[in-house]
Amino acid sequence: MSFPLRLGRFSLCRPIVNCTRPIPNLSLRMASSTPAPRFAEGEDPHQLSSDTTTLQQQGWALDAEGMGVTKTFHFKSYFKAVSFLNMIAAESSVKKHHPTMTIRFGSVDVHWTTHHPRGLTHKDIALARHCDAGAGLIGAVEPGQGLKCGPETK
Ligand SMILES: C[C@H](O)[C@H](O)[C@H]1CNC2=NC(N)=NC(=O)C2=N1
Repeated sequence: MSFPLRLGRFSLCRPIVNCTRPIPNLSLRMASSTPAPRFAEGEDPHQLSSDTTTLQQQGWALDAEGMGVTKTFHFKSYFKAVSFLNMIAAESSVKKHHPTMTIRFGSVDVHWTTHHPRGLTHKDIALARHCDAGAGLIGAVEPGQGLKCGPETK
């Protein structure tokens, strides 16, 4: 078949992608962009797999290494975002398990992982659930409904 293909008044250009030839390593590349969870030593992998799946259905994502979970919570005021962060900080102090948090004008990014033993643990799962419960109480909103300042996308 030669391009451009003439069809009366219309002409069809050569397709950009040749669909008949498989793209090498496509499955490999897809696999590496979707990390598998890596649970810490001593954890129950069956229980944690199921708990992690449930969290993913609640908007949590595995981090790049599969050793932690992350989620951004959105709020309609900076005060609510700060209150949420403080609520998490208080529980972290009680449970002796601490997240990495980034606060913005109308959102908070939360990342839970366990440093020792290294990997995802039941503590990360429990505290991620605590975040979801607290976000509900403080009045988190859907992404896009939160307060925004400047050109930031989050
Ligand atoms: C002694 C103290 O409880 C430990 O160092 C705690 C502190 N907070 C922690 N937080 C997190 N995220 N992972 C840990 O392994 C951890 N260890």
